[in-house]
Amino acid sequence: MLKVSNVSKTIEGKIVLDNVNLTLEPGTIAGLVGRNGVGKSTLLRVISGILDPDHGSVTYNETDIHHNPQIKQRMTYVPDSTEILKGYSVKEIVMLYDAIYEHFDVMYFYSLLDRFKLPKNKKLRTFSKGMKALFLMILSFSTKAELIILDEPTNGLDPIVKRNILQFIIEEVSERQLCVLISTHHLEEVEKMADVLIMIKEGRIESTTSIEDAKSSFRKVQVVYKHSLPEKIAHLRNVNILNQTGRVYTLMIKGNIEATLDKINQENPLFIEELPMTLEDIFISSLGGESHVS
Ligand SMILES: Nc1ncnc2c1ncn2[C@@H]1O[C@H](COP(=O)(O)OP(=O)(O)OP(=O)(O)O)[C@@H](O)[C@H]1O
Repeated sequence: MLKVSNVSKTIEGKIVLDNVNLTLEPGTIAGLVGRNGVGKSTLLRVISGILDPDHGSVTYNETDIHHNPQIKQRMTYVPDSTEILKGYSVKEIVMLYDAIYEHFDVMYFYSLLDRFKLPKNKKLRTFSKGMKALFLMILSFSTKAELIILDEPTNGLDPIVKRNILQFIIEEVSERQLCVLISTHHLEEVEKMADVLIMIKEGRIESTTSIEDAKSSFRKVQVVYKHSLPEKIAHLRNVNILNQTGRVYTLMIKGNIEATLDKINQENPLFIEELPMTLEDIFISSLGGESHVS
């Protein structure tokens, strides 16, 4: 189990992580989402031991990863860039990983290269962006680590490569009790594959919930009143306006759903309809800032 306890980190005078707490069980795929610059990559770097926290701790199976580097054998971090490896050939990178990771499975690695039709004798700089992303994924899962940390693994990839990567991650997790933490801006991917949604806002964890719970704690409705949205509704703290076109309002209700629907109905709407909801709606409603009216 991964446990992040009270982690804070200040970089160049800016508080980037502010008392972050997080627990992830084995067999879980967790999606870490948040707006640009809120600290996702920094959190992943702290969890993977690249950065030390100023306060707090990160433990894996109750071993502090910053004070026991040996535990890093059981975890692997895939950054959002392959810059550092681009001068090396596939063979050199495999030798490096094999030397670092006790359980690195060379046979498995080459079988995956075959499966995904990646070349075995080239330098990484000759790979396309999609090939590099797949390569890194294969490399990290071949370490046989139990905790896999992926920073934006599908950024800029075409839909087929993306699907291959996601399918591969799901397969690996279903075969072993892995714990996968993925930072991404692709909410539809989180919706498809993750069990847990972690929302981060300005260096703080806004919420950690199962995808199901996240969805059941919100309701999206479209509503039309004779005039504008009644003040009584607009002022409700658990109601966000996702969109407004003329007198048609799309509202997100967070918590206290039935009682809030009653209040909306008591104001005699001309029309009210529940709409299907995506994680993107939850993201905008929870992390979108002060005004959500487009
Ligand atoms: N090495 C660094 N030097 C200076 N500032 C940094 C450094 N690393 C991160 N920061 C700052 O910390 C904040 C969080 O950055 P981080 O990369 O963790 O955000 P992020 O949520 O991953 O963003 P994005 O979604 O855009 O990738 C930003 O304001 C960033 O400028």
